[in-house]
Amino acid sequence: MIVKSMEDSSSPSTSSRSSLVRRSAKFIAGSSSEVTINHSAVGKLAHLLADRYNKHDMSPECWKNHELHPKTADASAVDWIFVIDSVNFSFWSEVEDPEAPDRFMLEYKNKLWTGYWSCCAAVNRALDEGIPLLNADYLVQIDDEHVRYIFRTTKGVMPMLAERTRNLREVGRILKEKYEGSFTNCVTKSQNSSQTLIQSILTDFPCFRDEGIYKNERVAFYKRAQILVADIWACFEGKGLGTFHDIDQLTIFADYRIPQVLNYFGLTTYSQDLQRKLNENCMFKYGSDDEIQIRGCAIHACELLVQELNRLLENQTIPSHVNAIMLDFYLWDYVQLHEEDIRKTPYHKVRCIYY
Ligand SMILES: Nc1nc2c(c(CN[C@H]3C=C[C@H](O)[C@@H]3O)cn2[C@@H]2O[C@H](COP(=O)(O)O)[C@@H](O)[C@H]2O)c(=O)[nH]1
Repeated sequence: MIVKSMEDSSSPSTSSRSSLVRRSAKFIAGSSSEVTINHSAVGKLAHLLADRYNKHDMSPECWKNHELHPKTADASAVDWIFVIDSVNFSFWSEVEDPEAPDRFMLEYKNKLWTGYWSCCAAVNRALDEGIPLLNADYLVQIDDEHVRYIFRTTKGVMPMLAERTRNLREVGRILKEKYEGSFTNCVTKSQNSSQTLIQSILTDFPCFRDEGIYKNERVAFYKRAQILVADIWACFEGKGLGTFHDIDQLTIFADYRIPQVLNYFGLTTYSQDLQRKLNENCMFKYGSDDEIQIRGCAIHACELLVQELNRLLENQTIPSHVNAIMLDFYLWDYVQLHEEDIRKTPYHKVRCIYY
């Protein structure tokens, strides 16, 4: 099978990884049979978001404000973000009910955390206990027993622990081999280009290569590679190690929450067949047509949303501008803040190491 590449044949040297994601999403949305993007809903949500933006509800500062995220923007924060985003995937439970026995949770600093936040809590708890989880010499020899202990829960079990061990060992080995033990060296090598950094991540760290084949074309999503760069940018508030002159090239991060919230707001409609699978809590296969269409259409719908939102903001008395990261963080946080409401909208469940 000859797989044509989505590479920008006109100028391969400038075709950035995020533009490959953008082209993939446009291609998928243009030929999607199971997912429809509702353009009128895009306009409606853009107006709502413009209002939220003007009320300062959509700023990258939200990243640092969360109690579990690093407060000091330094090399250790970069290493923290890199470790988190190496295992930042698949936190969902088969049964959605938070009271269900297997909805894993862990207690940290007198609060119960689940999902992504439980991952952050576990890493912070390990560091509090003196486990050198940010040190490549420790990561390269980490084993399943260490990981079971580090990610131990108060209730239920965090899924895919063996895969998290494998990722941590892999990144530890590569940090030692290529970056003198710290991801900060990879960041400084990128010379303030988000696209150069994403390229280095994809070249050197195989566990970040989130790609697939759709209708005989190679498509890319790069969710964890892009969110890694976005988290560094947000943590440093676009300064110092977080300075990226091309940060606006990033797309949103195609996880399982963004498609859910877009469907909740009516930006996407699913075919009867796909909706049935979602309602029946079916498991989806990473790289299947259904899954690629859900992720690709979510990215493309958000591209349209960012464009429409910026059209509104740029025509205001005091013109303004947002990027895909700010939209993504807002939508993802919206899910967390309105969980009761959004839970009625099912999300696609995939077990994979990419999101
Ligand atoms: N697209 C997108 N996906 C994100 C995040 C985050 C972390 N967000 C914090 C950082 C900055 C923001 O302001 C947020 O405070 C985690 N995830 C993904 O979600 C899934 C976990 O979901 P649940 O099971 O509900 O915890 C899993 O795939 C994880 O990789 C994000 O921001 N965007």
